[in-house]
Amino acid sequence: METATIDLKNLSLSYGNNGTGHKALSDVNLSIENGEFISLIGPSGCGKSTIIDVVSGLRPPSEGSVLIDGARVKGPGTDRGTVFQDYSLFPWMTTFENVCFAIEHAKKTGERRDIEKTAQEFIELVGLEKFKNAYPGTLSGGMRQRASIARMFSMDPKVFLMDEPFGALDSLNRIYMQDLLLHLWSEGEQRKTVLFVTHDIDEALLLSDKVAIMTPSPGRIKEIIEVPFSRPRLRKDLSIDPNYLALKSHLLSVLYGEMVEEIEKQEKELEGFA
Ligand SMILES: Nc1ncnc2c1ncn2[C@@H]1O[C@H](COP(=O)(O)OP(=O)(O)OP(=O)(O)O)[C@@H](O)[C@H]1O
Repeated sequence: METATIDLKNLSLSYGNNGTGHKALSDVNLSIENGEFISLIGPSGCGKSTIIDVVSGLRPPSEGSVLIDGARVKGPGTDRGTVFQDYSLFPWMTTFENVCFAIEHAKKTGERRDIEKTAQEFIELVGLEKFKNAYPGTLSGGMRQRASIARMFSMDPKVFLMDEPFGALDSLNRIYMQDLLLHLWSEGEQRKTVLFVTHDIDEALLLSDKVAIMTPSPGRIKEIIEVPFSRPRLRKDLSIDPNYLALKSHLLSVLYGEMVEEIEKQEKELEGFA
């Protein structure tokens, strides 16, 4: 069970031809300690998914760098496990095959018997044993995300990168998945470092050690908030804790302020066209 630090250093990224197009990120700096759970929250289009793409090595930054345990990210690697909102599994493989493939790919060596045993264990842990031979297309959204989570944990990467993994789920499934993630994450002797993107303030406060709030596009880190509640956290306790309500209200006002600024900016741009 290894874990690692994540450092985003002066990260900027522009889309388009040779980075001359839309500036999505501007000088993003963020340090995540070993075993720390940080949520990224911010208005739509502020660059949260772009950050996940850069940290996972799928997209190079225009400037700056990402360091995992001090080593510069140059492309995708098995030290980072990812769960996206809806495309983490291979549709042509069953749940079992998806998890086995991920373990095989991550470990490079290992007896087939051990790989299958680990896959079986994690599939059982997320409660999908009855759907082990089902293809992703035949699973519900919640089941697919359970399979994606089994896949990520079974690979045993150093860090977890999660881009709105529960964004498409109904509220009951979302609660179930949050609890499952927290349970699996807290269980091991060494917690993994997590960078988690969400739109949901309650989700960020329930799961995270810190919440990083981003500015509207081009995204920067505007503020980092420590979440002071001890673990394990229970929803029912949090929802009546005055500190929780104060923190939630602070986050809402920062995000609402961002939204108003963004709308005013867009209105001014539209006036320019009139
Ligand atoms: N492939 C692309 N080419 C050009 N522009 C892009 C591309 N992907 C994203 N963008 C733009 O970059 C900005 C940041 O996008 P990104 O998806 O990272 O934001 P986000 O904060 O994750 O948004 P949301 O919360 O809506 O998912 C947006 O303005 C988006 O339109």
